[in-house]
Amino acid sequence: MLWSMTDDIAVRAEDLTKFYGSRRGIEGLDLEVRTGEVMGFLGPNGAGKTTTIRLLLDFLRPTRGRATVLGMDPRRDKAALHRHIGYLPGELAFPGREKAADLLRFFADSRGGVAWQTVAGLAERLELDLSRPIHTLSKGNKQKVGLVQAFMHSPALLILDEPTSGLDPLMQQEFLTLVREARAAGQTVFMSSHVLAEVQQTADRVAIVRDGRLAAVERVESLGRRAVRTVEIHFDGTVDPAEFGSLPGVSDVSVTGPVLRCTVDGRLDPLIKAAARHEVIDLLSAEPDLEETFLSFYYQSEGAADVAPGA
Ligand SMILES: Nc1ncnc2c1ncn2[C@@H]1O[C@H](COP(=O)(O)OP(=O)(O)OP(=O)(O)O)[C@@H](O)[C@H]1O
Repeated sequence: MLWSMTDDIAVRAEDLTKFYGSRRGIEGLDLEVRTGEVMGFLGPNGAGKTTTIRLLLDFLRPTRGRATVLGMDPRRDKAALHRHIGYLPGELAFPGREKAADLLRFFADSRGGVAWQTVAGLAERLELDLSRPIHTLSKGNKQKVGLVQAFMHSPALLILDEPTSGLDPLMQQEFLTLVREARAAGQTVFMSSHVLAEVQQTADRVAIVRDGRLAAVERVESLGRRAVRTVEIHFDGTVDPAEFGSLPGVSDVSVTGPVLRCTVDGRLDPLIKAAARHEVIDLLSAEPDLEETFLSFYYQSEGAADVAPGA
């Protein structure tokens, strides 16, 4: 094998580009996923995440540029490469009426004989009933079948497209534990998501794409520090927006009757202290909004030649 787990880079994209006719899927992607790291691949719907993943696996051919995955050319070494990858597609289409156990046994055999104990153990952790025919399973349970087949052979590289979609919160946590365990075992994980929170819990770094272009590559810690929230404060009377507009981190202040709405980038403290000069009835703070986080990255990286790929 060309690649070993001691090699530094598990995935390298260079000017990776795919156009569907004149429509941009992804353009000019330069990205490195380091061996042993968990990289989140974040972006809103249509940003180019699935296109990128399909290019890495040679399910699509690039219009321009190239990818190297586990030291291999996905096009030339497709079969060898796929043996070392655990892949969860974004859209799962399982054929036939067979039971989950039968399908997973097929996958286990085709991967050189994965011990059934391993498969059963994963299914149990994800609370997947293996005796059910696949076509009777809910979306979330089908997703679990997809996860079991991706993880079962402890692949060097896991490429997961929207892995938590359809999973309930408890199972999302179990999935995140599986990712942490994979990382601890030295496996590399590249997972797409449009949910910032789940990526924040597990990833070392995130790559953010929007409109088919890489907007930023950041360590997760710095992403959290820049989290943007929308805050709504209900007072017992009207307040003057001018009191709030120049506070550090506070922007987009609007006042409608007794309700003040604004956006806060970073700590809430200055806003809370200013609000406390009045009678506060209620305060609502919305979860950091991914789109707003994107926008803050977007504006920060605008004008810069591109984003620091080694962030
Ligand atoms: N087969 C296709 N034919 C034409 N356009 C496509 C095709 N697949 C994707 N696109 C377009 O390419 C762009 C990127 O799509 P892609 O599916 O890669 O985004 P995504 O980030 O994975 O989004 P989602 O989270 O919705 O899956 C979108 O504008 C999409 O409409």
